[in-house]
Amino acid sequence: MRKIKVEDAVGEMLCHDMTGVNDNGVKCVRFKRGHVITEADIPALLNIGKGHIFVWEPDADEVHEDDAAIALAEVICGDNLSYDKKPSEGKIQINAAADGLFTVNREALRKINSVGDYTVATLPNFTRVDKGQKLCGLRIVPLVTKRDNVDRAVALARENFPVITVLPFKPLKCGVIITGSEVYYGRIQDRFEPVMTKKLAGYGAQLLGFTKCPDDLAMIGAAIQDFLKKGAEVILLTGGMSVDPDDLTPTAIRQSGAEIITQGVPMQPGNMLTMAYLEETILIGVPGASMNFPTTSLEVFLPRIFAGLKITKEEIAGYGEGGFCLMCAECRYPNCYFGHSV
Ligand SMILES: Nc1nc2c(c(=O)[nH]1)N[C@H]1C(S)=C(S)[C@@H](COP(=O)(O)OP(=O)(O)OC[C@H]3O[C@@H](n4cnc5c(N)ncnc54)[C@H](O)[C@@H]3O)O[C@H]1N2
Ligand code: MOO
Repeated sequence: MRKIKVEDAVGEMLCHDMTGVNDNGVKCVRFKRGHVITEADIPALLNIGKGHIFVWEPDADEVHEDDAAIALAEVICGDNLSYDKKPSEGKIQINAAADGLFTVNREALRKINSVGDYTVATLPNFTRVDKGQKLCGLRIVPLVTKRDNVDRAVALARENFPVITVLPFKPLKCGVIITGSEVYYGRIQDRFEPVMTKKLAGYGAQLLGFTKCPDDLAMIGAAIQDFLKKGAEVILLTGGMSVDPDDLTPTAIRQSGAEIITQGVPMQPGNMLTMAYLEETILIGVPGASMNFPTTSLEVFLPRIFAGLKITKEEIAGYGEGGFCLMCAECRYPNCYFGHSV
């Protein structure tokens, strides 16, 4: 690239977008790549602080920022992602093409961001996203980068394909067991059924039904078996998650023969969340807080479960950092730190 004074640049073609601030004080592209500079542009360029422009002189060893960004975007994306193939100000923005769970291979992302010149910024791994939502901004810092950087970044993305993706939610078959003698015998009105109906509808779950049980191990166990026979892929159990003698739900889950992944998580609200696998079916002890709060530990794990991913024992301890919800007056989850540390 050759640097020339703007006064000498009439007739030359801009080789990158030029950023300025418009009359409303908003940052924007003032001159697009490919624009041929005219006499009238000179004051405008000087007004945005540009005394010189670069003129593109191809070099076999160098790649323009736009071409370098496109080369990586083409290999970094898995399913259900979209992006405009024309970068703006050297940046490509990658969006969700479907509702689902955003995943990013953190190790691969770290390696790509260590190559040099490449910067790839994404949402946290395992964020629940909506179709059309912004997920990732990919940009080269200088106007040109070395071909070797492009080759290394592209090779890393290929080796770790897909570095980013959106996994759509599966319409899993769900059974809900509502425990508690006070609800079963009608002493109080059940509040969990409407709450769980709404929470599960957001994933397109196929609801097999709700079964109410008193605080009775045999009845809770039979309800679990009944949902298993009906082909449940997810069984959620509410109530009885705590420490009182009548709180039997974790015991019922254990007695079903399921392998306990965790009984309790280092997160608030939702400390009492219990998760266990009986072959491919996940049994979930729903934390009491789920009845009253829009976001608890349950909302952190449900998107992964409906995206078809398995929860592991080993990862649970890592949720402590960022596991303390601030309970904002207006919940912004998942656009906050809660549940994003792993
Ligand atoms: N000493 C301790 N106390 C508590 C702990 C603890 O670790 N040590 N954990 C707290 C946390 S966290 C939770 S969550 C709750 C445990 O809740 P449970 O799941 O055991 O809830 P229950 O005892 O069954 O019920 C609590 C409360 O909610 C009412 N309830 C339950 N189900 C329904 C329903 N379907 N509809 C309407 N209302 C319902 C129930 O009647 C109770 O009033 O424990 C903390 N304490
Ligand atoms: O497990 Mo509890 O309230 O933190 O739901």
